Amino acid sequence: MEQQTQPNPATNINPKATNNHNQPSSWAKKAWRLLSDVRAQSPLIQCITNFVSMDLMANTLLSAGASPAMLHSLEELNDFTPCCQALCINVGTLTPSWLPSMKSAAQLCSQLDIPWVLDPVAVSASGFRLKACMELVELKPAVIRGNGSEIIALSMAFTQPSKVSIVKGTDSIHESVDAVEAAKLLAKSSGAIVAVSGATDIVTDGNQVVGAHNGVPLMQKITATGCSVTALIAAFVAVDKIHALDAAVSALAVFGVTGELGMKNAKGPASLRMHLIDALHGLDEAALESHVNITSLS
Ligand SMILES: Nc1ncnc2c1ncn2[C@@H]1O[C@H](COP(=O)(O)OP(=O)(O)O)[C@@H](O)[C@H]1O
Ligand SMILES: Cc1ncsc1CCOP(=O)(O)O
Ligand SMILES: [Mg+2]
Repeated sequence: MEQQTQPNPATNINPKATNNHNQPSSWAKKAWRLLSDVRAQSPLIQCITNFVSMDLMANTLLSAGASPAMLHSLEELNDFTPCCQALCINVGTLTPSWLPSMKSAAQLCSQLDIPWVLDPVAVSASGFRLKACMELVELKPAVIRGNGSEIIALSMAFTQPSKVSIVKGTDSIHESVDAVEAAKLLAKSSGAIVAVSGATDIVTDGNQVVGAHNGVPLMQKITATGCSVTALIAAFVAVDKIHALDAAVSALAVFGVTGELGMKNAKGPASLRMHLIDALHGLDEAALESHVNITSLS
């Protein structure tokens, strides 16, 4: 891929519009405004996602106030995709028969200026998956969200392809903070906002780096929490596509806060899954404001 690409209109950040967000209270207000906009507008989010995540992802979107639709048939895209406010593509259970749908939907969105978000699950598990993700990145996602290992591998695939290490599985073997430089490189080369989830969620446009420090470690023990927060990012970008970095940071912080609130009533991963959804549904401004922990890392 070329190293210098045209700016992606969905991620063209106006620094003046984001500088004041270095104030923690300002970030909390931004996150609350975006969540309120999702609740008010109920954006239609098309999800072409893996079988494991479909349930939790749809319930996450619903409890945030968005409207999920798990449609992936190639035959339906021309009719359906243009009606969506955002698209989420997740390669978790990728097969050759699904890839044309993913590419066509991404292409449609890019042509119609509908923001779309990529989750490169287990990107380096196979050559097929890595090539597919690289081709999807060329179709201009507004945001790419992965765990540390996924972002390091995908970034490396464009910069030092011979050094892409194979990580077998969907869980990260890296800390998110170890992926900051890889995320910046990927953001610069792709034009996308890049988000790395983990103990600290990191979001960058290639220059500015923001950290969201919410969440609880037990969220890693619920399958598809990563997939679901990527879909939540899509919902937040749907209501503010001009500020995709702010939308991604806010969605990650909101999801992390719901993990913290849910943990108060949880006995383990299964009950956390339930309480997290309840907390997202019931989240109010005061709880969000008192829990949000976002800092500038640049
Ligand atoms: N150690 C941790 N502490 C707090 N939150 C975490 C931690 N690890 C992951 N999370 C949260 O769990 C969610 C899923 O992230 P992650 O497990 O990195 O994704 P994936 O499932 O794609 O590997 C994110 O919201 C992230 O912030
Ligand atoms: C276990 C599994 N296998 C293929 S996709 C998938 C779900 C991965 O979800 P997440 O990346 O959110 O943990
Ligand atoms: Mg994942």
